[in-house]
Amino acid sequence: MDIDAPALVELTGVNKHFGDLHVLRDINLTVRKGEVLVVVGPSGSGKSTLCRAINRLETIDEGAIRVDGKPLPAEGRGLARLRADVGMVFQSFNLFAHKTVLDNVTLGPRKVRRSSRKAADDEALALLRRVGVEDQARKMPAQLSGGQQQRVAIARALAMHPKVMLFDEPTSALDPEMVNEVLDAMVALAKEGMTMIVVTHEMGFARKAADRVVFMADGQIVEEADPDTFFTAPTSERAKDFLSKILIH
Ligand SMILES: Nc1ncnc2c1ncn2[C@@H]1O[C@H](COP(=O)(O)OP(=O)(O)OP(=O)(O)O)[C@@H](O)[C@H]1O
Repeated sequence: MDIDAPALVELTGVNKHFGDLHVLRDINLTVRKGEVLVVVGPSGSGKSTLCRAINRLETIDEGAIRVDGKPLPAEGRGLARLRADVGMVFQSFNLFAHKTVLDNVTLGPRKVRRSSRKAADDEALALLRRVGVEDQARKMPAQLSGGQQQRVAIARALAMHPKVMLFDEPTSALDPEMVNEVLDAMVALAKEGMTMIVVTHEMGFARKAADRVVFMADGQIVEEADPDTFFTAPTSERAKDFLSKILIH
C-alpha cells in the first residue's frame, strides 16, 4: 500500500449513542486508497456500527465522515451514489430471494448506473467468474451454499464499481468449510488493490491481508498497528486480554 495515497474514508470526531449507550466515542480514522483496514474487538464494541455509519445505514450524533473527500449525503440520489461508492457485504448475505443470481448482480448497475441489459449481464458474468460462481448465474440464491451466496454478494457490490468495500463479519454465518472460499475471494480483491474495511474475527485473514489493524473496545479505537505488531506485541491491556482469549492461526 502507498502511504502517500489519498484519503478515501475519513472519520473525524465521530460520536454515536443508542439511548444511554455511547457506542462510538470520538472516532478518528483515515483509510487511504488501496489500504486494507481490519477492525477487530470484542462483541458489542461498536465495529458494526462504525461500518454502518460509513455507509449511512446509521446516522451519527457528532463529527464528520467523508468518502472520497465528500461529506456523506443526507438523503435521496446522493445516498444511492454513496451506496454504490461504498460496497457493503453483510454477515447475512442479503441477496434478493426472488431474483436469479445474475439478476441480483445486474439490478444495481441497470438501475443506478443505467447500464444496458447486455453490458450488465456481461460484466456480472465476469464478476461471478472472478469469485468462482459463474456456473450458478441462472440459479436462485436459495439453491446456493452460504459460501456461494456470500461470493455472489461480493460480486453484486463490485458491479457498482465501488471505491471502497466494507465487510461486516462476512464469514460469521458460514459453515466452517465455506469460510476459506470467501476469505480467498477477499484476499484476491485486496491484492488487486481494492480499498477495504473489514470487520472480522478471522485473525488469519487479518494477518495475511491487513495493512493495518484497528482494535476497538467500548466504542473507542484503543490501538492501531500493522498486523505483525498488533498480534505479536500489542501495547494495551485490553488488546492483550482480547488476544489471549482467541485462537490465532
Ligand atoms: N439499533 C440499535 N439500537 C440499540 N442498540 C444497538 C443497536 N445496534 C447496536 N446496538 C448496541 O450497540 C453496541 C455496539 O454494537 P455493534 O453491533 O456495533 O458491536 P460489534 O462490535 O459489531 O459487535 P459484534 O462483534 O457482536 O457484532 C452493542 O451494545 C449493541 O447492542
